[in-house]
Amino acid sequence: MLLYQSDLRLLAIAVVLLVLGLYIRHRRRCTLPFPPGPKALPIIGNLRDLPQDNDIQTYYRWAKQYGDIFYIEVLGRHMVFLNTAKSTQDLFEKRSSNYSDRNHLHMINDLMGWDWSFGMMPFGERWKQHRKLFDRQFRASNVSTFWPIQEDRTRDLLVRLLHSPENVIEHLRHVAASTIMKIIYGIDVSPQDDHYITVAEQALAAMAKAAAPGAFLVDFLPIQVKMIPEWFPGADFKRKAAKWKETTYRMRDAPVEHVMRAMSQGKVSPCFMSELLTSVQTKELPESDVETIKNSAGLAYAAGAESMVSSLSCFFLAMVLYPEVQRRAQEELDRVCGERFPTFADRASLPYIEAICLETLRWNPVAPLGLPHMATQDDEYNGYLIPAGTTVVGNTWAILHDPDTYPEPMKFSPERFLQSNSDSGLNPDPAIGAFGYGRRICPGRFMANNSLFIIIASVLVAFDIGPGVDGSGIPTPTTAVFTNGMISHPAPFKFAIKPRSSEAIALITQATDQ
Ligand code: HEM
Repeated sequence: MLLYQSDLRLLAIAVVLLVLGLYIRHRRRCTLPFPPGPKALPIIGNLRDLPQDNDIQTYYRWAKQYGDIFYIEVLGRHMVFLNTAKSTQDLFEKRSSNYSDRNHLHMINDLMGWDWSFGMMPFGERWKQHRKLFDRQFRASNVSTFWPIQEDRTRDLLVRLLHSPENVIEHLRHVAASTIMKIIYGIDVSPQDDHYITVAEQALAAMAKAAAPGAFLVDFLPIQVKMIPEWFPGADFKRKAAKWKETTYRMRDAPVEHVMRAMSQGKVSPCFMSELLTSVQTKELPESDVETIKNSAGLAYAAGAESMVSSLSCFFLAMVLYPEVQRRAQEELDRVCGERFPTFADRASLPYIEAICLETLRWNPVAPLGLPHMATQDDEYNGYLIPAGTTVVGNTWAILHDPDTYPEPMKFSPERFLQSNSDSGLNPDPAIGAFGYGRRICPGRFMANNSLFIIIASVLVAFDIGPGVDGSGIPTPTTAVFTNGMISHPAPFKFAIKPRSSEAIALITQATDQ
């Protein structure tokens, strides 16, 4: 097609305008300030201001001081904290294509073999494929298929609590692990020292060591450093990583081998793995998805087990500290369920239990600073520059303890989520925040939420939870103290768990005999 002179002139003008626009944008970006934040020193930036162990109180204080958003810089790395529901929505939701990436961790991803975990994958096609498969099984409309497993595992928890109430945390670990392993692989884990769980816990312990800030300098050095051979002086990190990598892969592969064996013998229980592998056999999914299925399954335990233990332990602590909440919940359960255990069908009739689940997620969010996202491109927000590569943190603890949104935020008060109170527009659903943000929001949230509901309701039907007592029977004072770190737990506390009545004991025994 021929271009006329006037067309050429128009084209030239358009090109000039485009270049000018890009130049102005670039200049403007160069002159934009970073968001406000504590003053940084040359080279080390705010390294010395960083709280030990990720202590959330410092980030809470900075949120109150600087408002919606603050900025810190550590050894040349940019970090932005979003402290309000609005700023998380503006960036993680509305600009999700720019705020769904993750920082690349050389030690964990490249050397320890966690590159198969889509929780840490960069935002892109590979991550989308994994996420799509995971969502297919864990979407809201599919999670009711897990109910029978969740009810069965909950009954097992009650028996354990009846026989050794002093080991509550161990029992919570077991219920979280056994539920996930059954849903994902159809595996019934052994009551103690299960092989799959032991390997998974070893892999996660190694990851936690490597994830501690500054644990391995390789994460701060140029990428070429990871190429040096294991025998090289100072390459201790490579030897450690090589050993840990074996465990990372065992964690992913051992349960898959079990499912494939069971499938070939026609003995498999329906589960995440078997359903997806069957879809590959029937060509509903392509053969190339097998690796993606393995990877997605492998992440479920890593991402879900510890989070469930954390939130359930918070519930037990809350029951020790707030007996009036427990009484009100038991009144509701007695009215609705009488002499039987609750089921998922009762959920709509148990608004107070529902409110306890929400308050548990809010009161001490499992991941107080979420899981950091990363900005892919330079961006401008409220007149501030957020450069490409910035680590962007949803300051979940600060958001869920904002007194304007949640009055008396330190108090465990399920009442704030009852219909009449939430109609006021106050108290938005804390699941937005507690489960993360935007496209990276926790894909296990619907299933996790159901587990919380059925466990909390069943435990309160059967047991009274109260403070521990000393040798003379005097209740031990308990306070709400929580650990720091990526996943926060209540610090050890004393408690007493007793069956509510002889009828409750009979109910537990009968339910498990069926
Ligand atoms: C109370 C329980 C749980 C809480 C509070 C929780 C919370 C979170 C949070 C805060 C994130 C980070 C989201 C973000 O980057 O913005 C996350 C990610 C994730 N969670 Fe959960 N989680 C829970 C249980 C589970 C369970 C049971 C599973 C699996 C069965 C699971 C699977 C995942 C996965 C796969 C990711 C990574 C998502 C991605 O990067 O695309 N979670 N979760």
